[in-house]
Amino acid sequence: LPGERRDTAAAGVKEQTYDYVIVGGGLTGLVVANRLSERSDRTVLVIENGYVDKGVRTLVPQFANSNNDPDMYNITSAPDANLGNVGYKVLVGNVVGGGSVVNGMAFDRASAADYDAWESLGNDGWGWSDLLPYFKKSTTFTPPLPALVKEFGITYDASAYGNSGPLQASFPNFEYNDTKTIWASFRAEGVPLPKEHAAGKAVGAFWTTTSIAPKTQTRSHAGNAYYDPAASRRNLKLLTGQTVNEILFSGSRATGVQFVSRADKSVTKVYAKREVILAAGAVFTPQLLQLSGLGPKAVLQAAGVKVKKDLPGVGANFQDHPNLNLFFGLSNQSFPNPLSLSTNATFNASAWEEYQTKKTGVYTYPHGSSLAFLSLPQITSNYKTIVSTLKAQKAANFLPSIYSNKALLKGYEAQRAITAKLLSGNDAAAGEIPMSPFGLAISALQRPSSRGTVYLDPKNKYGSPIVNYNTFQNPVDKDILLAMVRWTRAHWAKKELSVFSPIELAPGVAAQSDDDIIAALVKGGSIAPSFAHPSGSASMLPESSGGVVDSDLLVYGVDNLSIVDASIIPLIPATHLQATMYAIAEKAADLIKSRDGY
Ligand SMILES: Cc1cc2nc3c(=O)[nH]c(=O)nc-3n(C[C@H](O)[C@H](O)[C@H](O)COP(=O)(O)OP(=O)(O)OC[C@H]3O[C@@H](n4cnc5c(N)ncnc54)[C@H](O)[C@@H]3O)c2cc1C
Repeated sequence: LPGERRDTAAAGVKEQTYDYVIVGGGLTGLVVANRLSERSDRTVLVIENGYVDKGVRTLVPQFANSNNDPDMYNITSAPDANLGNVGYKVLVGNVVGGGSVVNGMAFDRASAADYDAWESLGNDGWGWSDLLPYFKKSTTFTPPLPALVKEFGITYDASAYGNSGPLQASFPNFEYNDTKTIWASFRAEGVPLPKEHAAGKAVGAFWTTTSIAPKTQTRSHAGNAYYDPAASRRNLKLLTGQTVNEILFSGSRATGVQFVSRADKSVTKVYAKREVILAAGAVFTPQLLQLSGLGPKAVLQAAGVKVKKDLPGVGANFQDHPNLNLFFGLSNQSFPNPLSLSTNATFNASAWEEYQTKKTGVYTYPHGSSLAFLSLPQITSNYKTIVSTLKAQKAANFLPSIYSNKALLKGYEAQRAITAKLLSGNDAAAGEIPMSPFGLAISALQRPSSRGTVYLDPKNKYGSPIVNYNTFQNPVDKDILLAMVRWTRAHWAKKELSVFSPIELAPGVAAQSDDDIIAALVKGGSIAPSFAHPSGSASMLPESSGGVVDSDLLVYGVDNLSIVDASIIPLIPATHLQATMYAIAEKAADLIKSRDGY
């Protein structure tokens, strides 16, 4: 599995015209590139900032347990006022395939209600029943090994998935023995146990797929699933190591882009006959729009960019899943457990040998296939008070200053009404608690009411954008996460887990008040604003609600410019994002093809 890092020269494309120019060869960019180039009379150019990497770090599932820093951007967020006033790592892939190459490989979906929310915010054609065919189109499902099904009671329903899509949705050829005990503890909680979460109700404890190619037990990602099979098409070209820094216009029509080589700083322009398609992700798409004169007037002017269209939604509505870790020291763990690789060199060597020769064992295992996504009533009996607090708030008091804009505030209030409704019932999840087979107990908030921003750095507009997560600007978010801490503590006190004699090490039992818990987590580095799910920063919403693209994914106020990446998500769903991004990109490709008469 040799590593491969290379530049591609831009000279051959200089001043050339393609039918479609796609900015960003990450997850969504490569899906759209594959689908648009299916038509041989359409030319497609993809421009990616990162390089190709087919190295072992990208392929072996076990390595998905730690950050692959060389294939990621090196950006720190603005200091987060409520999280110790320090900056946090902004988690974004910078490689051909983008996040799909560096992510944790969890491959799950949110509940139908999460996607129906998008439709009810004013986006016709974006509800669950519209997206389901695209979830299926993108995947090929392979069930787990029969022996694992039998031993661990893994459940699934293959009919929720596709059987001929490019991306492989499957299971590792391994489970840790202690997973059984963890499952017993969740069963004892009385939470729902859906046979298949991907069928529209992802609430409770359930088994999920992983983006793993079953035969080779290697990562399936947008690069090897969507780009490689299409790479020999003569009408598809991928440039790597090139940073797009401006969308070119003729009047209001997007006509192409300008990009800079990372290797020699040479500047090149290329042109798009039909469409410029942005797929640079939720951190860089808003930056590129702003660099091109599309964004909030004050932000553009501060950075010295001429305003083409004042679009206040660009860089606003930024969302992620803030999260924290409790950690319990355990006794009597089975061998192996997730700590064995790092504590036992002999085991590590034999496990690696087993992976290479048989494609089994711990090296096939990324984060595991058991997830719990709980509704707010399942997390706390206090849910009604939390929801009434949210509804009674004067929204603007808990939002960034840009929300003095009436359209943005209106859009936020529509989102808040949906959030309050979903937090009141059991149709969708409020918090994720991945079921790790050891003492790591994560709580990830799924329905944040705070909103972040992504804006040009006025001192260096071409440098990294300023990412403000604004974690806990709305205190309701903190209340829900604290309720999850208390749920987790009660859970680990259950008799089903007493076999491990758990001792809470983080944040530690001394921390009992809300403030003490948060302070201890911040001090211990056990809380973070991002679960690597940046989204929403160029939302698909009506323009009168602060939107940036319409439900055909076309940017308001200009022509021939569309966005297909995670920035279009209007309200972050309760799930890891990648399966949703494959579905969005498949649907985006169909929308673009249909306006091209296909
Ligand atoms: C560390 C990590 C862990 C994750 N874990 C999971 C998980 O376990 N399960 C899950 O479902 N999801 C996970 N995700 C999230 C998922 O991978 C992302 O939601 C998804 O990749 C977003 O797709 P995208 O196309 O919007 O952006 P990306 O995949 O990020 O693609 C954007 C691409 O654009 C390129 N680019 C940016 N700016 C420019 C520019 N100016 N010029 C040229 N190219 C540019 C970038 O290099 C990148 O390749 C994780 C993500 C990360 C980073």
